[in-house]
Amino acid sequence: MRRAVCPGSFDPIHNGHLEVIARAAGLFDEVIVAVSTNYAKKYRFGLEERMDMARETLASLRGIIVEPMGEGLLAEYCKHRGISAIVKGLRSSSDFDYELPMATMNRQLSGVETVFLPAESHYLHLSSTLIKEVNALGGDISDFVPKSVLKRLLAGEPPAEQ
Ligand SMILES: O=C(O)c1ccc2[nH]nc(Br)c2c1
Repeated sequence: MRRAVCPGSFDPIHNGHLEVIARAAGLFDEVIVAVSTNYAKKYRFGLEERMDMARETLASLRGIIVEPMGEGLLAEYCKHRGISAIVKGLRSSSDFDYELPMATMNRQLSGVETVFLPAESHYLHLSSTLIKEVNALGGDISDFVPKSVLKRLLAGEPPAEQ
């Protein structure tokens, strides 16, 4: 059984994430979408809601598990969950520059490999942060998130408590 992890805060999950996760699901028997929480960060959506959005939008794919990653090291999480590969989307060379040292560290810490997937060309500009900013200023983000995520963003709930 080849198990991979797609880690992220997914605050919220968007079409760029979904495209990378779908491709990872085609490469591995099981893909864990590990939703992270950093208690020093403020999130638009709480952990449960971020996991709900991931489950809803990935429901049509086989072999996907959505779960919390917790606060520890990703390398430790991978060891504990029997994960052999971390899958990351890359949007730019700066993504690569940021991810490369962590990929090397994770391999040295626990032997887990990192697989980089170039993001789909029409999603190279997407980030959860930019989507939230555009939405907050009244911009149309319907091309960048699934309908269920759009509904939650438009509902305008207050920022999640930590
Ligand atoms: O939404 C983000 O913050 C984010 C970060 C890093 C990313 N790599 N590939 C993709 Br798609 C992607 C999205």
